[in-house]
Amino acid sequence: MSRRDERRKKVEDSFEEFRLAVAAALGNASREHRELAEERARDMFEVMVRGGGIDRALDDPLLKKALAKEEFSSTVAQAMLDHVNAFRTWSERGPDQLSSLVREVSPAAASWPHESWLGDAGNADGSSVPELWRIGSGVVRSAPEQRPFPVAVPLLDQAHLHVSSTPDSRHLADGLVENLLLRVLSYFQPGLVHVHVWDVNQLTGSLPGLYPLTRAGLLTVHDPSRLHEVLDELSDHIRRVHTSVLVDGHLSVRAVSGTGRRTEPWRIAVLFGNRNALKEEQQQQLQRVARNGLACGIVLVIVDIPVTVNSPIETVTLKADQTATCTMTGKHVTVALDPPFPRTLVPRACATIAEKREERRKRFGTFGDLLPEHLWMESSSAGVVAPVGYQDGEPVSLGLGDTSPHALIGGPSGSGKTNFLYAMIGSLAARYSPDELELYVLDFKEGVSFAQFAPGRKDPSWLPHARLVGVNVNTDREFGVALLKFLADEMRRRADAAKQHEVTKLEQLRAEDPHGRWPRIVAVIDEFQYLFGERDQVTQQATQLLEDVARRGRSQGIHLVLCSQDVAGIEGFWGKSAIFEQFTVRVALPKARRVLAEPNNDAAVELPRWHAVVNHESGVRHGNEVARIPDSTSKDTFDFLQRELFRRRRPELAEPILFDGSKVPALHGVQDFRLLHPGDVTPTVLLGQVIDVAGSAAKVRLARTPGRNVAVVGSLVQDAAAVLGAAAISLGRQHHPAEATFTLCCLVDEAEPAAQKLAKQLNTAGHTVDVVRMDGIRELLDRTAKRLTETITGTASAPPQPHYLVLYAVDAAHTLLEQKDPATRASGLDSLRTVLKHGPESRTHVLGWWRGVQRLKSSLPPGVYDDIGAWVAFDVQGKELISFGPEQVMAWSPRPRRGLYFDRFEHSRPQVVIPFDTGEDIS
Ligand SMILES: Nc1ncnc2c1ncn2[C@@H]1O[C@H](COP(=O)(O)OP(=O)(O)OP(=O)(O)O)[C@@H](O)[C@H]1O
Repeated sequence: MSRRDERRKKVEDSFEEFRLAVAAALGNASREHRELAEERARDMFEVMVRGGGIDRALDDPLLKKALAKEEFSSTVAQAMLDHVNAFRTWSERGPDQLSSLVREVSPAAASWPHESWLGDAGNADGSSVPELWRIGSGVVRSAPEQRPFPVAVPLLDQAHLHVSSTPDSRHLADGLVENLLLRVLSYFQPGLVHVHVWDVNQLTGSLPGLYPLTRAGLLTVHDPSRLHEVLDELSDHIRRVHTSVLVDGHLSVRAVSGTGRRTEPWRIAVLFGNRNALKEEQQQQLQRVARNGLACGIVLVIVDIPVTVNSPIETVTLKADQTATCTMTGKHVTVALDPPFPRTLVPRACATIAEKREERRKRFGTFGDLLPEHLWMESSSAGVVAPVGYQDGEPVSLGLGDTSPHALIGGPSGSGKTNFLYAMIGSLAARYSPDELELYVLDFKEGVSFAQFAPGRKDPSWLPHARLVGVNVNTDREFGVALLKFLADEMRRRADAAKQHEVTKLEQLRAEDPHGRWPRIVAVIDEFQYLFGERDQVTQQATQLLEDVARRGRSQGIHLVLCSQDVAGIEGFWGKSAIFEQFTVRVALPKARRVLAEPNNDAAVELPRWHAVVNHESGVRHGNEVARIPDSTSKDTFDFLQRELFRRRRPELAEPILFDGSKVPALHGVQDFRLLHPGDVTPTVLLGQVIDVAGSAAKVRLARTPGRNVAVVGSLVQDAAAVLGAAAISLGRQHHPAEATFTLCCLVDEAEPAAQKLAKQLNTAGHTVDVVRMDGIRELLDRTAKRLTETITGTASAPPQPHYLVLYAVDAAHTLLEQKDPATRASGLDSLRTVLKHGPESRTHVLGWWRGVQRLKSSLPPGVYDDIGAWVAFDVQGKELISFGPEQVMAWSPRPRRGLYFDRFEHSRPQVVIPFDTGEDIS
């Protein structure tokens, strides 16, 4: 081979080598490319399959071919495996768990098949409420195994329901609503659930199976053109619940009822629309009802009305393919709604519910039914509320709190006011312990209406909440003023305490001072028009105090309940709008006038016997609730409860103060008397009982200063003897035997028995008593005057000892005392004046009775009356007393067994006193 050929071959070989190398490289690249493309296709397939879900991919016709390919088989297998694994926990446990959950929270009609309950009326009293209500069954479509589970939605107190459907699935919506309503209606006692239906399209026709409920008032079908009326009614209801049921600070009816019987029925309002939006105004009103309704027991079921509401709401969306989804289970669960309950059974079931409801309605709600299962469990922190009667078998409550502070009750005589008060007081007293609620009750009319609350001879029990019981107050209008004054003082005390804790209301004060005792106070004044009976100072004072307490009592937990046969004529009351505006709670008994907002609200006119209109909206018509009031005054009603409450009271609780205007108070029963004991330097005389809340005595301190004598002025021996007797006996109690001298001067025969009795009583207590009559008076006064003169001139041999001259009818001796001693030219009158003038400094005090003002004046130096520092006047006109007291005495008009009392040293204004019964002895 030539060299040339050799070179050529080399070149060719090299090319061949190169070609082979390129070919190999290209072959490799192409294989890799293919492999990559395949891998990528598998990845994309996997993404597609997993992204949409293997379950869907298997059903997807577009993917059918790809799924069959050999190269994707492992991807499909893996995805299926992963799918099964991902759902393993759910598949194994999910449906069962949900089934048992629904079984647990949705008992009986709330979820069970209709065969077990439809046709029976429920007996649940609302103390516990199913949390969920069954609507159908659901499956998780994407799960490898489609095991159905029950689907249930929250409803009462928890959420509204919004259902939207298509024209093809609307019938399902109707069925859903009907089933749901039947479940709820059949679960509870008939009457606890009321249904309102409004359908934009039809006057009648929606939910026809439920129509038998109408006759029992459980179903109201509203006019299609009057949605606003339905919404108004629901809004009114919300308002009423807020003012009458949620008064004690609870946020919802459910919270008020606690674990007890539901006091307020649920109202389910079903609104059927046509997928068009509501008018703006109605939309807003609906939103308001939705927002505030749940707390007040209102549930909205809104079908095919586009709404947005700012409150819990469940949504069920029905599709044209007859399946549904709901917010409770989310979009991945397909819900198959339960089929409608059998057509024939539904009306029958509703008829049974209606019948039972009628039975309940006619049931006689007794006083016992007003009482809670457990006594004294409620807190009055934000108010008090208690049922007082029944409307259609359901309780009607009365509440007093910050929003409804005071109540005005009216009804003519015999209409049942007293009975109503007993129902109210009993119902309250059973719920709130005496630490939560105190009662002050006052009855102006004659009779024993409130005497039951205080210990009596026949029934020694008393109502532990009662702190003050005033009966037969009658003409002692001052007692009404005293009560109002006490309340005003207590109000200020509470306001001061609140201020110290930097709060303003009782509720806050109780939170800040949890160990303090701050009960709510309810003060009941029956026949309160007596307070305003005359145009005088008492009326003026009563008006002022009432205005003060009415306006400011609410925040300090002080509530007034004023009752009257006829409030219409009480000028002093109605003339002051600031007062009566505060009386937002009105109770009108049959034929009551003016209690409700007339002329538009005449509900009381037609009211049957033993019924009352209870209104928490200042008497305007929409606040009316008509209640039948149970008999609460017969034997074994209130008295029975009181004995039970009495048994439960704390042993140290004091019994209520009883003021009985028809009774003479016993000196020995008065706390002020019991507290007297020997040893006080300045003795105190008790003259009678003043008209105050504490039942205090009228006291005069016999200090050793001028003027410390007591005069009783009046013509009747009985009144005078009672005052002088009480004064002397109370003095006797403050001296050891023989320490003081009592000289009784009986100057008229008619006083003899009283003087004898007093002498005996003082003797029994170990005191020295001299009894002097007309023949000894001159000598007594001369002798006493002489001793006193010696004492003040310093010539007396012994220090002055207490000496009390009790003079009956001093003026009878006037002529005798006027006579002058022929030797000294001094008269007995001079001696009397010396005793009055200088006695007190030397522990000699006169307790004297004069039978008239003029006669008293005659015993004193002309125009100088200072030596009588304290007096009690009986049948004497006020204007006669002006020389002895302040201007206010002018207003005094005498009345039987009542005196006007004034102590120049202690008082700025006179007080009314009731003379004591001094009893037979003082031991
Ligand atoms: N709800 C009731 N059920 C049965 N009896 C009642 C009822 N309410 C009142 N009574 C009876 O009617 C009578 C009069 O009632 P009550 O004393 O309460 O009326 P009142 O309006 O207070 O009358 P007055 O002002 O004359 O005292 C009483 O005998 C009472 O027992």
